[in-house]
Amino acid sequence: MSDPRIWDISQRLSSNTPLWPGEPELKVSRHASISAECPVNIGAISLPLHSGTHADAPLHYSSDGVASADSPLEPYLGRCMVVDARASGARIEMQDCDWSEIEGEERVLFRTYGKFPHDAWDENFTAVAPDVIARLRDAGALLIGIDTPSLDPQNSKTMDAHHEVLQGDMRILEGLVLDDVAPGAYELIALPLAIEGADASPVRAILRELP
Ligand SMILES: Nc1ccccc1C(=O)C[C@H](N)C(=O)O
Ligand SMILES: [Zn+2]
Ligand SMILES: [Zn+2]
Repeated sequence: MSDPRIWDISQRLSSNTPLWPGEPELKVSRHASISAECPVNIGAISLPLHSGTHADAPLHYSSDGVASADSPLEPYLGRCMVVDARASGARIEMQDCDWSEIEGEERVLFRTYGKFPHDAWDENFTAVAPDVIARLRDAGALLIGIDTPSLDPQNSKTMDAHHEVLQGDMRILEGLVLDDVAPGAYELIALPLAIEGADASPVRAILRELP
């Protein structure tokens, strides 16, 4: 029997990765290089915690929330439903969703891009209406994921969608790359790093074919 197929749904991280406006630079550097005196190459990274494909920790939108290192991992691992939301406008609204498909799913990933913008920041990315989050939460969702940089619009001061997530103690993945993924059910694996005090963490997110 062949191994189940996997899809890498993560952005690549480099100095070219588009970042939220005002965030500090993402740098990958070489600290030491192989030479007569040094037997190895050693690198270092400096990156905003919301770079690329990442998991928000509750600490991001609540001062009482847990940091990445202290979050349970169950939400980030298990069956998920990938949804085609490319027809949505500025926000994914209640009527954009096929509720028979997603209600009761523990993890829901929304695709909004036809082609993910790897080369430029998109300030008009699609957000998610708070009542959509609330309905998924009330039906038992553990995690909401999206291929845009945030569940709330870039100019939001109130972070309403994030606060609906907080009310259900759900978790969030942002910046997913779903270009090559057909809608349907998969296994999600996207674990945040155990960074103490961190309000988010980059993840290597993958989907795996269900048995
Ligand atoms: N830098 C900001 C400034 C103001 C409001 C939001 C942000 C965010 O970074 C949002 C974030 N990336 C998110 O997890 O939705
Ligand atoms: Zn974020
Ligand atoms: Zn967020």
